[in-house]
Amino acid sequence: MSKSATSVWDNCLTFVKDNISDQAYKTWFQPINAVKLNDNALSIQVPSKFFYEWLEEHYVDLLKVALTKEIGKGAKLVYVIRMENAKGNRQPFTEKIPSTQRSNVNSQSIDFPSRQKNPELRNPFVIPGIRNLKIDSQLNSNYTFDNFLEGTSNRLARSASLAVANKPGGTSFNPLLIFGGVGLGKTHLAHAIGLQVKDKFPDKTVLYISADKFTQQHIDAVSKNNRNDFIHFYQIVDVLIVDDIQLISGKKGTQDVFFHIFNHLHQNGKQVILTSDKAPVDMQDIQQRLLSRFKWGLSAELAQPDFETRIKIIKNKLYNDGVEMADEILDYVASRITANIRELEGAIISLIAHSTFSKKEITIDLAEQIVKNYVKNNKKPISLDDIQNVVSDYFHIEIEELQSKSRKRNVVQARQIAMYFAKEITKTSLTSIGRHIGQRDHSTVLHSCKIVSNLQESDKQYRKFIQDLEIKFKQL
Ligand SMILES: Nc1ncnc2c1ncn2[C@@H]1O[C@H](COP(=O)(O)OP(=O)(O)OP(=O)(O)O)[C@@H](O)[C@H]1O
Repeated sequence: MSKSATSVWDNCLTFVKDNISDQAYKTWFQPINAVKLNDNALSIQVPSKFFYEWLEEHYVDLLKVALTKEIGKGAKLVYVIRMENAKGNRQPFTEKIPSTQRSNVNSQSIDFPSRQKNPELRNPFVIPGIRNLKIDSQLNSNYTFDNFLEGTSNRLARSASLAVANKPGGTSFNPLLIFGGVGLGKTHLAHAIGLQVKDKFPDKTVLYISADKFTQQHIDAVSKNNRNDFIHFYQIVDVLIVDDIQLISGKKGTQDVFFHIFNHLHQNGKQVILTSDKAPVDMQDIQQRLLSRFKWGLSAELAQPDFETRIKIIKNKLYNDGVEMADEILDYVASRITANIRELEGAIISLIAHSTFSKKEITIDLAEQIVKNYVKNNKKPISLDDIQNVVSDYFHIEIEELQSKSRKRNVVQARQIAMYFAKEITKTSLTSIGRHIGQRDHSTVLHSCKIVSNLQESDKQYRKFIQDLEIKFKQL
């Protein structure tokens, strides 16, 4: 039976509702109506352009997950905005805008199971009495959702994790595989799911284990001739979290046993959560049958956090430790340590320790010394001011004009190029870029970036501008 726009949207709303506060849901989702479903494009009507911008800024990832779940890969969202006609009595008119579905944020792959799970299957392996075993979940109570700060780099993974925690085994995200570079919060998020499941469903058995420990336990079990007990033990868990699953690469025995356990849990509607430092497609020396199971649910990436998220994380850490630090120092540390949140936290802890032990104030000099231990390339990053200076200098216009509301062709061109480089080089959010370069909103910045990208392709002279400027930025 073909789906209607309303039924698809209703299902999306149920998913969205589970993942945001009631207030946010009432404000931003209740006023929306589904209008049309064409192939894989759902059109929704929103009350204003501001509404559309807000949804794109704050909820695009969540909407994408919800829509992909309903329509499948390649799902598209089109906003229909109802504008009141200023000239009075004629009909309101509408404007259609496609969702940006920013790919840098959404670099996840989604494969859904082709068959239904049957949570009612009985476990034929249960050893009498084993259900009375008390299993320590091995969860770290510090790693909660509350202190896992949200940003564009982790919004999808965080939302999917919340969905899983609220309905373990009951979403399409089974297994949920969280992947990303070192120190980006995979373990934290995995524990947060486990803790929330324990809070909401105290009767469910949750078990966190690192793949390393799992391997070691398996080797011990084989040497003591109780491999079956080992398997049975894992099969009675309701939510199994295996951290750093890539560590079972090349270990055939461990992969075989994990394959059995995984199948059993999955077939019985139990939740499996995996973390890995790479996406399944990049994993090596892991059997195909396992890899295809890893891709079965949702693979969600934790990317490097942007500047604003790094600041949020540091501020939260300082708040929890009851320490205050000047904004200038926070900005300094957050702009230099970009690739690893553990290192970011480490630098802050070192700063606090140094100043406490030496009874000295925390200064930029001290921050510089400490940051040097964390990052090799200590070159000052290019700021929004640097970009505006270089661009206005290149086009021979005053920086004030660049930031003005002027619609002169050469000024508009320079402003758009400055916005483009700001996005490419600084990774600052579109909203901040817009605020700094002429008090524009984020959609203007996005529009400028698209124009610059298009013109580069089609206009030789324009491409030369961009190349010249790229060289200038490299020389800074
Ligand atoms: N979004 C976030 N908000 C707050 N703290 C975070 C966030 N992401 C990561 N952290 C913190 O960063 C530190 C490193 O995180 P974690 O150990 O989960 O990383 P990981 O990805 O599992 O690293 P590894 O690859 O080394 O196993 C932890 O102290 C964690 O609390």
